[in-house]
Amino acid sequence: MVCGDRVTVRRDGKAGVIEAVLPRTSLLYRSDAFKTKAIAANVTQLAVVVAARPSFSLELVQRCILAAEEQGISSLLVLNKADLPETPAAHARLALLTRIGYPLVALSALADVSPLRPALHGHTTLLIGQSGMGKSTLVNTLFPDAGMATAEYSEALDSGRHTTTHTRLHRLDAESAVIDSPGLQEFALQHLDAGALAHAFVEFRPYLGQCRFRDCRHESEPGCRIREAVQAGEIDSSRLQLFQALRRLQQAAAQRL
Ligand SMILES: Nc1nc2c(ncn2[C@@H]2O[C@H](COP(=O)(O)OP(=O)(O)OP(=O)(O)O)[C@@H](O)[C@H]2O)c(=O)[nH]1
Ligand SMILES: [Zn+2]
Repeated sequence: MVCGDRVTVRRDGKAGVIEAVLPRTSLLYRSDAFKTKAIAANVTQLAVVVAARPSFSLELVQRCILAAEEQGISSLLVLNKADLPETPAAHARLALLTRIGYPLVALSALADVSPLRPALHGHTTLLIGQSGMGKSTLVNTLFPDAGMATAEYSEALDSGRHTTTHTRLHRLDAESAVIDSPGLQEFALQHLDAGALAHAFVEFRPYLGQCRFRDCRHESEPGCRIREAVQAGEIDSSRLQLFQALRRLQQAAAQRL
């Protein structure tokens, strides 16, 4: 059983006994070098929290989104700390993803989280983000009764301290919930095979299956539609580079097994 699971419960005196876990509409995984772990079930939307300070990894953001895509889960970018003067630069870095169509909500969790509320409605949203992005602050403002600790991050080290240790579901209203998961520094995608990985790059989808070779790796094969799309400016070259890097990591992991 993981956070977000729906269960049937039988009353047993004052206690409740879980009788069954209902079928899941989605199950999000993340891997590290050693194992693959389920994070949350029945998530319908991923919200990746980033901020201009401390700096965030654009690759990590993309890895989270790719894992969500593989489960058919849509993603949303939350650019927190919009009050910081470096915010426009962070916004510009995220253009790689907003151009593809991922929506972005900019806000300041310290000041006002209302810009995010419409995007949360009707969804079970998994909040994910690197340490220090202000995820706990955001959750505290959304759910003032949850009583969570917010850490002061170390600006000198440009890194955050972990304050969230458990994955937890907060109910917003009858149709909406937010799942808060621990800050992450690593998000491997070893559990995706090459086909699933290519499909997780949403802008690749119109071209998949159109390369000259069925088993095209989109590297240097002639007649590669993905590379043609990069040359035509339809796919960003850094996205193809990320695909290739992740595919090599997959192969290396498969060889270790
Ligand atoms: N300027 C500014 N600072 C913010 C904002 N939101 C959060 N912070 C600060 O960012 C720091 C990190 O916030 P947290 O909420 O602890 O960050 P977190 O992402 O939950 O980090 P972990 O708990 O380590 O995963 C704190 O010093 C917050 O006060 C914001 O909107 N603007
Ligand atoms: Zn190809």
